[in-house]
Amino acid sequence: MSTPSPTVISRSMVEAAIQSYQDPYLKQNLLSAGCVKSLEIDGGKVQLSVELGYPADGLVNGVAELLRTKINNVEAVEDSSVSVSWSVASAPVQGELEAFANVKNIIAVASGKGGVGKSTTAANLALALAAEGARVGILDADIYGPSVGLMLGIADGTRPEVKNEKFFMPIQAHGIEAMSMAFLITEDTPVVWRGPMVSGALQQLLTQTLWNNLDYLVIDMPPGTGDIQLTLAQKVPVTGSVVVTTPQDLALIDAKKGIEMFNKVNIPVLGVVENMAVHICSNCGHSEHLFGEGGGTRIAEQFGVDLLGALPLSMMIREQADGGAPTVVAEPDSQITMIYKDMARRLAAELSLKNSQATAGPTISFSDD
Ligand SMILES: Nc1ncnc2c1ncn2[C@@H]1O[C@H](COP(=O)(O)OP(=O)(O)OP(=O)(O)O)[C@@H](O)[C@H]1O
Repeated sequence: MSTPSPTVISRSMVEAAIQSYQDPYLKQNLLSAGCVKSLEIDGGKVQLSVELGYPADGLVNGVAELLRTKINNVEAVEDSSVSVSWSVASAPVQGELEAFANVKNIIAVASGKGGVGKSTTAANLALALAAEGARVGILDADIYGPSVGLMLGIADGTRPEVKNEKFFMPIQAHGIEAMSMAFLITEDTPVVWRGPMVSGALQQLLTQTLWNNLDYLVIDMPPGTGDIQLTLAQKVPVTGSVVVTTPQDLALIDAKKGIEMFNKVNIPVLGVVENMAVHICSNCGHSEHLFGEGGGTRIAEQFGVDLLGALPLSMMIREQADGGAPTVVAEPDSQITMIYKDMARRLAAELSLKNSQATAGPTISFSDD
């Protein structure tokens, strides 16, 4: 009677198990996305180390558990250990511009027209990135209606500390760093902004702020797609942009102009956010598409960009943002916070793919015994 030969773990079966998990944000498996740092097989044991390119504090444990279960189901595997971490790299910037040393990625949040909820979205996205563990700053470039200070609960009249008579220290709020022209202007010294002054002043504000090694700096752009926005888009080393729109026809036409503007200056549009997409009645829970349905999806399809997400028209979003603690910090476990976090991971994952396309993939160390 012959004894059965000892079963050995097949590497390709382990790889197939890893590949059977599609990362929802990278939209591919972790091997093809270059996220597998090492895969070691030792007797009946498998050790896998994964590094995601986007902040994912809220995900890593779940992903590790899922991969472990998949690997443990492979024939001959007795045990496995899986570690999942994340780190943010710098994505390339447009044209000849040089990236900042102390900011890895600059994300411009823009809208074709005013009042669509651009600042609310920018603030919540910045806080959502921070909630996933990233180091985040926000620059209020909305010179005509600066609202970031108010939305982050920064008291009126707060002034940034000046260092070495040259640099501003950003103001800390809800765990992120903030800077706004509104922190420098007093009611006694109003400024009449003309185009060239605005972009000059904003660039100065951007470069003279001592940002503390940020993974992401979110810029709340002035609304519209005029000269100011174009100059900013040309002169600031932006790694990606987000266009906020409401489903109204007019806002959508303007959003298209926003996408075209970024295309013109070679700034990748990471996606479109559809704000105030649906109204949910606070009495009966009935949902109504007040401004029409699916506009964000159509525009995203037409321009080949992602729809990052759709936010409802919600009293909670308005009251919390206008009250100084946006929903992501005021109601961290709410459905709406989940939408913002999902959008934040989507855009960060998109940026990480741009980064990995620009550089050689990470080295994967494979050892069999
Ligand atoms: N999804 C939403 N539901 C309800 N209210 C919202 C929503 N998004 C934004 N708002 C509210 O709409 C108003 C305008 O929002 P916000 O200031 O973010 O717009 P904006 O596009 O940045 O405007 P602008 O740049 O023209 O000043 C604010 O009072 C804000 O709280």
